Amino acid sequence: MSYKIGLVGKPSVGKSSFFNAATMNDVPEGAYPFTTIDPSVGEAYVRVECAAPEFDETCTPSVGFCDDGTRFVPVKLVDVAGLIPGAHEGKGLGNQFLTDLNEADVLVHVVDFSGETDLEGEPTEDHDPREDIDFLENELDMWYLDVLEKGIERYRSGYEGEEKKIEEDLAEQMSAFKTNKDEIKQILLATDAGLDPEEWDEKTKERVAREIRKRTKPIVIAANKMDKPAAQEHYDDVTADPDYDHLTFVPTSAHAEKALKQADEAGVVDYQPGASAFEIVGDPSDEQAAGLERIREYVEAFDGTGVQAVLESALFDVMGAIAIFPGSANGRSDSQGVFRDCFILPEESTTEDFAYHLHSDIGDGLLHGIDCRSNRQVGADHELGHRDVVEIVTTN
Ligand SMILES: Nc1nc2c(ncn2[C@@H]2O[C@H](COP(=O)(O)OP(=O)(O)OP(=O)(O)O)[C@@H](O)[C@H]2O)c(=O)[nH]1
Repeated sequence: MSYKIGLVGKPSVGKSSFFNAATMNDVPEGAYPFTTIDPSVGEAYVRVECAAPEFDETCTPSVGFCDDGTRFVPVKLVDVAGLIPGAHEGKGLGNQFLTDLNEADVLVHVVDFSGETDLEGEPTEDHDPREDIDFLENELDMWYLDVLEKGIERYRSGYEGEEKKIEEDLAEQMSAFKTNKDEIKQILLATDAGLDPEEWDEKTKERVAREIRKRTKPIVIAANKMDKPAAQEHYDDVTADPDYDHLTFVPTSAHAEKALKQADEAGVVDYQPGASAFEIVGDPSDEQAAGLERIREYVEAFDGTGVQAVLESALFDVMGAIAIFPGSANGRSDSQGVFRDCFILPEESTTEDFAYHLHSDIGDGLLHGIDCRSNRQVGADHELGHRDVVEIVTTN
């Protein structure tokens, strides 16, 4: 499987700038609401420290690239359009919006922390970013509630006399959310809802829907436009508010990331995406030089523009995903190259999961794995760690 990160946000918060900066694709953008019409899928990258140098090798990546020991591993970034009030009821761009959302493993919610865009994406002053965060969460929760109600209907329409289990009907109804009956049962018990939906009142249903949504559609907030003076105060307020403890916040300046990538492409600076420093190598105009100076101050203060950091936070911190390098215990090269691959696997993946990820035949024929750093054998159910280098030994 390949991970999909969904990018959401109301108009004019900098979603197109973020998408472009992260993918360098050409998506229309502008300071006008609703210039983003179609959902787009682009290739973004997450950084992983390359394992090759530890083995005195130089890697030859089959996908993505490696820059000075930092591997850039591709992930899909889906620009989800149509975040408008009432989206869950299928208004406007709503249905496509929900379909795109369904496919996203994790969401990056781009929020304008400068407070200069209102809920509709129009210019304003001192808008509280919490309104945007609440709006998206409520929108998602209402959608989950609709699906929950359908699951309850399914439970009710089961045959008389047949043993009914609400967690099974809900899991069936919610299969698109990548959940299962065990997880649902756990949530029903943890939220004190119990296992009899006939006893659930509206509040209970809302609580259950919200909890399932939180577990299956985690959100990371890209606190964007942090380069603007008013943003820091909003950031401090929101991150200190205990009502938002369940969310992860990463300060970003999509604007700065895009400017640096463009300057890099034009040969004016040498910039590695995500880095907290860059070097001026070309001959910028006075205006460009002043702009780059402001960006330098920003990236030094915030340890980078945050665009790479928020994608990596979504995948590695929030999803708990791990990067695995397929290795070979007696030399890391094969006929096609050295350390060609770096796979992103779900949290708690085992040697066996990795073998099946490579190919079903490899999974079927798995004997054991070898941890290439220690040269030790690891069993099929051994849990792998981030940046492990693993050889799979099979019967064939
Ligand atoms: N200062 C600052 N401005 C930004 C940043 N990101 C985007 N902007 C500006 O905000 C405005 C809106 O940015 P877009 O990327 O077009 O916003 P969008 O959310 O995609 O909006 P739509 O295309 O209308 O959906 C543009 O003028 C950008 O230059 C940022 O990090 N800092």
